Amino acid sequence: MPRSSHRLEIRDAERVFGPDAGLFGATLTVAPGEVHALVGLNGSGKTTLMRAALGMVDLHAGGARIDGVPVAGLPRGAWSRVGHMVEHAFAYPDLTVRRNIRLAARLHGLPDPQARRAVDHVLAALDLERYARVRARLLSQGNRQRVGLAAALVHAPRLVVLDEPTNALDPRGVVLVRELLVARAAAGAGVLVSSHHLDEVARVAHRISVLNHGRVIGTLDPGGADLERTFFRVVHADDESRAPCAR
Ligand SMILES: Nc1ncnc2c1ncn2[C@@H]1O[C@H](COP(=O)(O)OP(=O)(O)OP(=O)(O)O)[C@@H](O)[C@H]1O
Repeated sequence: MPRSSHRLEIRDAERVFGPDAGLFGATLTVAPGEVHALVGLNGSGKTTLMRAALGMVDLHAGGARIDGVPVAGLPRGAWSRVGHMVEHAFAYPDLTVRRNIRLAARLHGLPDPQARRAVDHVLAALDLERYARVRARLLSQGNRQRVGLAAALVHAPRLVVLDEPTNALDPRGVVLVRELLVARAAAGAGVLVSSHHLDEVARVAHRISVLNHGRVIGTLDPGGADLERTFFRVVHADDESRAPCAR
């Protein structure tokens, strides 16, 4: 199987849901080996941008490409090297945790012996072993999220897209996810991850982009001091620049 880099490029993505809702020319790239975090206020367009990256939104203009290929025309083999969890954690409620993750591995093209090993590995990495035989519908919200993450990561994808992957997790889960994302990037994968927790993304991200009103308006330095203050300054400056008459 050829090893592609799975570089993600989203250019001038536009999807208008309402006067101030949607994407209004968002541009972003995720390079191989990079953890790129996306931060922004509620409704700023993070989920929509991630859905656009995965070809799950019909854009009115602009587009997403993986290794230069528009996502709408990306061949199945290339999709099998993408892992994502956007909005909903993948899990069939009546299947056990192990069967759910194994199914995800098979759907991503892993042959059976390799899939078994990969499932064992990701169950351990997300501290899910004790739930392996439990049906997904009986899990707590945080453990369901872990299953969704396991399904997104089991096949060691070259491109990872995760929308708020830690919002339901306990502190131990947050650390485990951080370790997994750092390891994926160290193995050469590109990682796009959204979060509302600036301190948390600063620990893993090589780049942090700020989305506001459907546009990427700037970046934050992950090593910078007082990220929260800088975030609000960048957002406020953008808000001010769009409403000069309102002042
Ligand atoms: N299918 C849709 N139809 C109509 N409006 C939509 C649709 N999807 C998203 N929107 C609107 O687009 C805007 C951006 O939504 P999106 O979910 O991308 O934001 P977000 O940054 O992920 O928010 P949050 O931090 O709250 O998860 C919101 O105003 C939302 O209501």
